[in-house]
Amino acid sequence: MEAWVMEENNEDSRLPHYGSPNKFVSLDQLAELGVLYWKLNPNDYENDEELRKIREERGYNYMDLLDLSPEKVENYEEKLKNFYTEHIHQDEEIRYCLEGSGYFDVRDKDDQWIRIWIKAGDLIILPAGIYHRFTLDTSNYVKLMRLFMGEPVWAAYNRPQEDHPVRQEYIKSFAEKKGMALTAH
Ligand SMILES: CSCCC(=O)C(=O)O
Ligand SMILES: [Fe+2]
Repeated sequence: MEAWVMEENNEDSRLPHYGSPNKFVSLDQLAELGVLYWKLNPNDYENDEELRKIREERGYNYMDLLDLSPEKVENYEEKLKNFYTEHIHQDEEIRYCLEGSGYFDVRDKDDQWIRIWIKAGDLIILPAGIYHRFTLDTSNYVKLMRLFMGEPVWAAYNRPQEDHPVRQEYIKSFAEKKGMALTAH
């Protein structure tokens, strides 16, 4: 996994959009946005003890696999277009890359896009209420595991969603963190 501040220009979304100089983003910086990350072994995911523990601790009883290729997905182009439309969800978005690669873009506190490049073995959790989107990279293929707590809800709410309670909760979580940092000093 690698993450950086995305350079916004008119180039193909499947290109990396590195800055010049490129500004990499650390796991700590991602954690400040509520984005969590694990590196796992994707080869034997059905028997992976580490994955089992994460699922158990976080209550992810639902699981399915999404093979993003034109042959395996109905309305492939339309789905990709929707994935790349900036949106939020009322729940966390949990994705585990088993094969291939792709870019999750998330908005940081200054509303800049942070591009997160996930490859086989990368599991990421985007918090409820974070603006995000997804695109394939130039390899044009990804196989993802989707996890969820309870019955899955995939509904996406496209930006703007400033009045959505989940968005407001997410924004509030920063204010709280900041307050904690201030009292710690
Ligand atoms: C291809 S999974 C990532 C796309 C997304 O943001 C979503 O499914 O809501
Ligand atoms: Fe999403």
